[in-house]
Amino acid sequence: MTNRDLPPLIEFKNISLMRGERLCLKNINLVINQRQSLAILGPNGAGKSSLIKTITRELYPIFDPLGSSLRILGRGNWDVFELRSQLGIVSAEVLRQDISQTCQEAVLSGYFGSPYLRDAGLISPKMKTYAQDMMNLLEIDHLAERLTDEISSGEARRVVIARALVNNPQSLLLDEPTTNLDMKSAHQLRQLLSKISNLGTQIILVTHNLTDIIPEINRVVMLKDGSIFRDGAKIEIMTETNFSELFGFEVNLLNKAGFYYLY
Ligand SMILES: Nc1ncnc2c1ncn2[C@@H]1O[C@H](COP(=O)(O)OP(=O)(O)OP(=O)(O)O)[C@@H](O)[C@H]1O
Repeated sequence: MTNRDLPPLIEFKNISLMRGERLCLKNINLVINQRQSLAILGPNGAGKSSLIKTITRELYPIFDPLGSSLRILGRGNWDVFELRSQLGIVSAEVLRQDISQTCQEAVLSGYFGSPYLRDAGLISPKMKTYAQDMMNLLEIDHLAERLTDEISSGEARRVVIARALVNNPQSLLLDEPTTNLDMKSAHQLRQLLSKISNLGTQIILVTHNLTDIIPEINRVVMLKDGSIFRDGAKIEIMTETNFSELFGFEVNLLNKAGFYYLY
């Protein structure tokens, strides 16, 4: 089956969203095909979190009398739990610090989409082995028995990714994955994302940091003031002119070894 035969992973048609008195998303039209990794890039306040929360059904778009729709894998209706097993959501918020649990328990809780492992008896040996495999993949197997509030931010980010991967989702939606990480941890995390992408998981990266855009991502969508400002092939979209306009000041762009940097 080719990509063209598959329904898009995500399809926004004329989607607008209000938060309080503010129009945060304005008439968004966006198609994200299955298997196509992409980055959604925008400055603070551009609407990135609002877009993610609309996909995950935490926020609902406004009714548009001219017709609007939000489809995921061709369907308009999704149970949140079912949706999360297709689309692994990775955000720093997922790992709650008010719950005392080991890293392994946190990863296993991903099977149930719950903040902690309520009943370890529901974990079969097969589920446990797969979770261990995901911890190996993320290079956090040595942290299995450590408490999640006793690990670094970089390690916590990897726990959240392993937790999302236990459901074998076809796509990972990552919200600002390197925020608060130092240069080395951010670099290691990007290498792991490349590895996951090369193993066949679609990466949807939402960020203000263009350095997070791993070489495996070839499409970039720029979001500005709640609207899509640019959408296309990375090589065409990642230009000094576009970034200067997106961020509102003159920037210089450097492309080195497949990564981009602003200065
Ligand atoms: N709960 C809220 N109520 C009202 N307005 C909100 C709310 N949350 C965000 N906004 C506004 O919605 C707009 C988009 O915010 P959003 O958080 O989606 O942007 P963002 O691109 O994720 O920003 P950041 O990178 O700073 O997280 C902003 O103008 C913001 O002030």
